[in-house]
Amino acid sequence: MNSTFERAIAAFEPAHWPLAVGFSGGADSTALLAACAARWPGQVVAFHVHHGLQAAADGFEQHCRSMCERLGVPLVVHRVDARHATGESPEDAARRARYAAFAEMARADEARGAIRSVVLGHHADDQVETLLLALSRGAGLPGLAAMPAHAQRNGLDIYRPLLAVAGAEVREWLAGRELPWIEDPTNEDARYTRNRIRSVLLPAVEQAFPQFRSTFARSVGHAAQAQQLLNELAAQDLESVGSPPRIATLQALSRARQANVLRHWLMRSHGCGPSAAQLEQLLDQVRACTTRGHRIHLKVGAGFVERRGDLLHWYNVAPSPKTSL
Ligand SMILES: Nc1ncnc2c1ncn2[C@@H]1O[C@H](COP(=O)(O)OP(=O)(O)OP(=O)(O)O)[C@@H](O)[C@H]1O
Repeated sequence: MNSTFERAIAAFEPAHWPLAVGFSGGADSTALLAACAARWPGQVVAFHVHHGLQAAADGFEQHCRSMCERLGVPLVVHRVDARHATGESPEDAARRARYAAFAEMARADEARGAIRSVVLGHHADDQVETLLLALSRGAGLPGLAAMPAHAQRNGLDIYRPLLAVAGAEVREWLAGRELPWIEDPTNEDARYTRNRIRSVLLPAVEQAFPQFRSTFARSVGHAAQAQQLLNELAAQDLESVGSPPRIATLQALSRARQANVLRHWLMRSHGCGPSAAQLEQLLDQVRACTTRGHRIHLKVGAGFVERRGDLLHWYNVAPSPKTSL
């Protein structure tokens, strides 16, 4: 009988060809690359992002090169430097740089035919770690929705076909094929919360709830569905509130709906994710805005939200203090 891993690969149907596999050289993306290359010979490309973050990065690239030669898969390598990103964790900076690099590689590799689909090796354990990490940070619904199996990002379709497959099953499949992989030493580093979740929490959760992968996945699915409804409501509300938002129209909405539409406006129009505290402050200011003279000038994300007449504006640099009210 086919393993869960094989069934997941068999059920995976990307919308566009050729297909790029995000290939770190780790166990999961090695299995994913080998399985995709076997299922769709000649139609798979490997994308490797050289993070330059650790001394071993050159060795990772070299490993990916020899693995791709062995599998007969073309490899595209892109170097990024995520070290200078400020105000975010090293993992978040590396992830952001990685998605931008995928878009660059897809553009640069047009000779092969436009690449619009990238597939990643995240599996069920990664999903549970993401959910627990979100809970540990007090995340709201967007965080609890964890990673989607399919999403669009930077103009690419991003797929995660292994989200229902346990990490151990991926490694089992790989071990049976004598395909080597690299172990990233930072995966063992207990300074990273995600690694502590993996080594300490997951074994305990498994003991308490043996079915946790599928039950947590159901919760993630409920959160994702509810988040989708909130996004749809926010898009509707933004139509009536306007972009930039009109304060009086905002005030006619409930506080929860104001929060939803403002978060949506800041994210969609400016790529700016407000913290919960910043959003609460902004809502207080919107409520207090009953007179023409009430000034709003708040740090939100990497910029500022400011009142200009009847509207709210967002700037990514400090606006001039001579704002007319
Ligand atoms: N440097 C990279 N270059 C290309 N793709 C990457 C890179 N790092 C991660 N990915 C993609 O993102 C997925 C999840 O990343 P994560 O950091 O959890 O994996 P990893 O432990 O580095 O490697 P793996 O998941 O392959 O064991 C990988 O399976 C892979 O598809």
